[in-house]
Amino acid sequence: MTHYVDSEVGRLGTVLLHRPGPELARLTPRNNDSLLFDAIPWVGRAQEEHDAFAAELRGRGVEVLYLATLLAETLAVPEARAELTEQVLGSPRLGDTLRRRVADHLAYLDPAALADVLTAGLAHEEVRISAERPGGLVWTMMDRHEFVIDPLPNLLFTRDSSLWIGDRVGVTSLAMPARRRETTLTDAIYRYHPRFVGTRAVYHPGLEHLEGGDVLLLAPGVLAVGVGERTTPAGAERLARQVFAAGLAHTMLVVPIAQERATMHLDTVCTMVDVDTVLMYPNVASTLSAYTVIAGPDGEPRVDGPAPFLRAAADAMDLDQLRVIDTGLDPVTAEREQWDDGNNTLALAPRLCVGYERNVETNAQLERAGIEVIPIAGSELGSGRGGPRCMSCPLVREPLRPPAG
Ligand SMILES: NC(=[NH2+])NCCC[C@H](N)C(=O)O
Repeated sequence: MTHYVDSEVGRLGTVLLHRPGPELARLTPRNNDSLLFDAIPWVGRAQEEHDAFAAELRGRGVEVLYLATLLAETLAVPEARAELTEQVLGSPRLGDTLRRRVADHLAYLDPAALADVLTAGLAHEEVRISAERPGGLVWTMMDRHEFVIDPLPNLLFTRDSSLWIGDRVGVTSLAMPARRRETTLTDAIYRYHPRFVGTRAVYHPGLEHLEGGDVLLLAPGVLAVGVGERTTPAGAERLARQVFAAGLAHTMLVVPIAQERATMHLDTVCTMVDVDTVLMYPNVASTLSAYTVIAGPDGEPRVDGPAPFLRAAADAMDLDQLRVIDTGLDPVTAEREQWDDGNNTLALAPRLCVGYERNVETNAQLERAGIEVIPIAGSELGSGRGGPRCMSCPLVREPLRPPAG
């Protein structure tokens, strides 16, 4: 099985999604902020919206992989099961008595049920405690709303916890505490699932912070990496070293973005819809800048700039000019539609993308520019602040440049 991605727009062959499940039902008005959701989604409707998204992809010949299925299959491998179980049991919050109770609880679960607990977490009242099997001090003193194992509602945004560059997978290093455990799951899937035997890695979670939503494959050999609330300058530098050493890229544009929720990743303000065309939030299009990083002769990354992003990108991509489509027409519409992930399109092929239907102006702008938009509903999915690009991790795209060898 060859997984290979060298652009944002080559015809999409295989994608990793996560159908939202019981982990969304853990969200309450008390915990939604720390779990990075802006509202409490209606779980059943979110699932319907997600199923419709997956159906649009399948209808266009895309192979859809589900994270929960891959995880359950991975957990059938004894080493993977042991590793993932030890990871949650290793939490210093548990203490020895509660750790034993949780270990017993997990030991009886079949792979699918264990996958559920690893994604949806374990609530205080779900641990079997009795006179013969006491919870000990930690369980007794715990607030009943606390989780023994935290849920992972942001698993839905598969874009962030892993990414593919060429034939290599990068398991990222997530910045927010609410998301860190996600990469223990993606890491185990790529290391133990039979489908990924022999896959080489280009990044791992022990490295500096880097999230997939910040990484754009502008063209074969050219990456753009947003640095802001999530990815750090050190994360961008590390990725540059890794991709240069592996021969996966020759140029990386490092793009500072505002450190705020509305622009938590580069893909919230800019996505690609054609080989030479980006969809961009007009309120930043003219101000975005970039440092150009290339591999120096000694292997040390060499830094140039900053220069205007659009200029630097066109130069790196060997284009006269990068074509820009604005999201929204007036600044208020643009701001509303940016917030609702209007910029966050997923390209299925050059000039064909998926976008949330609610971003009426943005989608009309795209259509006027000759880009076909497949509209999907996202009223519930969007409450986690992520659109079609955030909710997808491409594993196979038709190469814009055929793989060497
Ligand atoms: N690639 C993206 N823009 N992902 C959006 C992630 C949203 C998620 N609630 C978070 O805050 O992390």
